Amino acid sequence: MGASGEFDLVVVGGGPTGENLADRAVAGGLSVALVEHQLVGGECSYWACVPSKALLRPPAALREARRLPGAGESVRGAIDADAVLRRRDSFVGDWKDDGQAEWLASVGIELVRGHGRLDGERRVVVEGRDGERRVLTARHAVAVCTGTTAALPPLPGLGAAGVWTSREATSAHEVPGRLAVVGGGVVAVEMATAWAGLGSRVTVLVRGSGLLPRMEPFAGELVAEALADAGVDVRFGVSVGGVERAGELVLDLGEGGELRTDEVLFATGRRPATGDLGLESVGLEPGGWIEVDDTGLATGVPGGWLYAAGDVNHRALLTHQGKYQGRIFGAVIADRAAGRELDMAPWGRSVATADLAAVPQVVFADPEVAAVGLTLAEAEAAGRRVRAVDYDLGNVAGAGLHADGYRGRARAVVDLDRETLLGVTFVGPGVAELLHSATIAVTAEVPLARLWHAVPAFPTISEVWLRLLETYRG
Ligand SMILES: Cc1cc2nc3c(=O)[nH]c(=O)nc-3n(C[C@H](O)[C@H](O)[C@H](O)COP(=O)(O)OP(=O)(O)OC[C@H]3O[C@@H](n4cnc5c(N)ncnc54)[C@H](O)[C@@H]3O)c2cc1C
Ligand SMILES: NC(=O)c1ccc[n+]([C@@H]2O[C@H](COP(=O)([O-])OP(=O)(O)OC[C@H]3O[C@@H](n4cnc5c(N)ncnc54)[C@H](O)[C@@H]3O)[C@@H](O)[C@H]2O)c1
Repeated sequence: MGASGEFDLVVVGGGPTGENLADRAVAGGLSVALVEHQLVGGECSYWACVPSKALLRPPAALREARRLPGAGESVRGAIDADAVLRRRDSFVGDWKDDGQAEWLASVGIELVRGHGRLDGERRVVVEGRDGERRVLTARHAVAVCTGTTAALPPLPGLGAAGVWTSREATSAHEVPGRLAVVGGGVVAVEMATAWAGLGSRVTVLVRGSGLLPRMEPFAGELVAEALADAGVDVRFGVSVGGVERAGELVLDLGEGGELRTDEVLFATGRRPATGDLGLESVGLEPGGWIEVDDTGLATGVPGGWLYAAGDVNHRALLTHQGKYQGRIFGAVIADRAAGRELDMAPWGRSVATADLAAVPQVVFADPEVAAVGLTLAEAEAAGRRVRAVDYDLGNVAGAGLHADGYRGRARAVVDLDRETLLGVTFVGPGVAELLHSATIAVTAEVPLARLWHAVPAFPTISEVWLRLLETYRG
């Protein structure tokens, strides 16, 4: 048994969520140990957000230039995929976390390397790589920030075939000649876009009838059309029944026949990293999501000491929402430890209200999809009296100047009782940076009468705001 230690707070999992939660707790006056068994920075820094966007950006820049007469003529050559992969490698620090570990030390967080497991109330046992065990005791709280891993379907042959998950898809060092992508969610769409842009012949196999099923339907439709225009074979209503590697990979598509490919990515969702976390020692089901209240406290565990933040609590599987929860829950833990009063009213400093009402997300596809808040279907299902206001982005002067043949669409979901916005979706090239305007409008519940005075600059794509308001007013 190695050295043991007592801290005010023990954080298990050093992804973006754990880092932010630990930082806020230290700022609130607590001593904090952070346990990490792989790389500080988590999935996002090394196998998700950062490398995927590094792979997506150069092909996107090339596409943008090619859409502009005068610029397009000078960029007719093939993309330099090796240079793109090298740039990706530099963004992930060659999968080394020295910089992040130094930052932890600089803010006074003690990094404990090893696999953490809960061992009853306020105890975490850490098993180091050398098998050494260290017992950490928390005076006030333990925060589980262990994130997720890829969920693979139980298909015959899958284990032995050497298939890709999001980890291989974001860290591969060669461009496969042929890539099959199973799934129709965000990972499937982004990785199909990235690898097609780098030169792979991509086939997307979607079980359902559309892409991006959790977003406004026109988002998936416009992305599917653009993928097809880029030469990607997108097939709907297809299920993979088995996988076999015989040199190349052979996918059994049932009535859809066989598909031969060099690699296959299963982008079929995520599962919580709680299977080997000692959850049974605190009365929770191993392998499940950890349900929490709006202050981050695990609802299924008595005593008020166990928190869960980020992907693992299943509120919103996005880095920025995990960091937001980390900031709020870290401060809550420090406030509770010091006996300070909490501010629990909706949008108060101690509750993660935005998780429920205003989650922004950008899908870095071609076209980009940027959305915040509720879709029309979600708002209707929640019983709100709403109206969807749609506008064709191609008719906005700034969009036409941005790219020839600009195609895109915007939708605002208006709460008719309050005349505020419940959700906004933009689809089109270059809309990602528009999203925060919508996030502010939804979060601050800005009345449409006041938005009328928020004048977008001419000729920017933001003039879509004016067009949406004009369409609403009639
Ligand atoms: C391909 C891909 C692209 C994505 N792109 C985006 C994007 O562009 N924008 C966005 O907002 N989100 C994106 N996401 C989602 C994003 O990656 C997650 O929401 C985010 O990483 C969650 O952060 P987290 O800190 O909660 O968990 P993680 O990042 O998963 O970190 C958890 C950490 O805990 C550690 N850990 C787990 N169990 C233990 C244990 N028992 N002991 C010690 N350590 C442990 C892990 O090693 C890891 O470092 C993407 C996801 C994927 C798969
Ligand atoms: N840019 C971003 O913000 C970004 C990028 C990537 C991922 N993420 C986040 O990461 C999370 C995970 O993304 P994801 O795309 O892996 O999951 P997802 O849940 O969004 O999509 C999974 C897809 O796989 C399909 N599927 C599930 N099982 C299947 C099976 N057996 N056969 C065929 N299809 C199957 C589902 O129907 C769904 O369409 C998401 O919540 C997403 O928001 C965000």
